[in-house]
Amino acid sequence: MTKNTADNSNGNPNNKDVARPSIARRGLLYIVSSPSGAGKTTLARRVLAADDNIEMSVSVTTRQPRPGETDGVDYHFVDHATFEGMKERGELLEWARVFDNFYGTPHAPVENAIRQGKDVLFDIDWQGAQQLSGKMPGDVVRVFVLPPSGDVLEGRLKSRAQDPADVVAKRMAAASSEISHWPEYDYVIVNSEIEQSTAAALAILSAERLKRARLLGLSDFVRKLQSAL
Ligand SMILES: Nc1ncnc2c1ncn2[C@@H]1O[C@H](COP(=O)(O)OP(=O)(O)OP(=O)(O)O)[C@@H](O)[C@H]1O
Ligand SMILES: Nc1nc2c(ncn2[C@@H]2O[C@H](COP(=O)(O)O)[C@@H](O)[C@H]2O)c(=O)[nH]1
Repeated sequence: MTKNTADNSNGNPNNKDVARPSIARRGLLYIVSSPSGAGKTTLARRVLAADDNIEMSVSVTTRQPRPGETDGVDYHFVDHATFEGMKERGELLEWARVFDNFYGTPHAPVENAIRQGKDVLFDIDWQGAQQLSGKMPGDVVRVFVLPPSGDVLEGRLKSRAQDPADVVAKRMAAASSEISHWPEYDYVIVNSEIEQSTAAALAILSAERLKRARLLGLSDFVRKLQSAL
């Protein structure tokens, strides 16, 4: 996986950025999952708005667009035959059937983003998280979002007012089974106040970017540092 590089010092020892040299690092795959309605899309949007070095993976789906959803922005809305074709040609990094529809992550945009040194944010379910974890175990950061209570979850699904009652009922019925996957994640955020949840999601991102294993340029940096001592 490619790396992020930026020399903050401009070779000038008086530049205060010298105190925080940028070290080449591996891009990361930031996965957010939750039972439907817990708030992961809301959270993902806020992370994207707050941080320029992470971009969204736009999934393909056979689901019908909701009011206000835009093709190519929220999802690539495709028919079943198109989805099957993408699967067969190996164009999907992962895919799953969720609530009677198919969803998948196009491979190419993820590769392009990573090549440009960007991190990638995924709003995908536990099946997708398992597949990405199997393929790129060192690169994934997995966050599971929980609602503060079942009543709040139902209230959020209803107040979103974008799904018919039978769809809301189906999603509520699946919530417990989806929540059972929480131990497969690195972090859990209980999404009560969105401001606090956003701060937690951004803190996780900052800390994960600093992980020693992701800092490809660290050995070189330390060698140079030592030789200058
Ligand atoms: N912390 C919060 N407090 C109050 N309302 C919230 C909070 N987080 C999200 N919501 C609201 O709850 C509803 C569901 O949120 P969202 O669509 O982000 O859920 P989701 O987990 O992405 O659901 P899905 O899996 O179905 O796409 C939205 O109307 C959103 O504005
Ligand atoms: N495994 C994948 N799951 C995905 C993908 N894109 C979305 N999802 C998950 O589907 C459900 C339902 O989403 P909705 O937009 O219809 O409410 C939700 O849990 C998403 O996280 C994907 O590419 N792969």
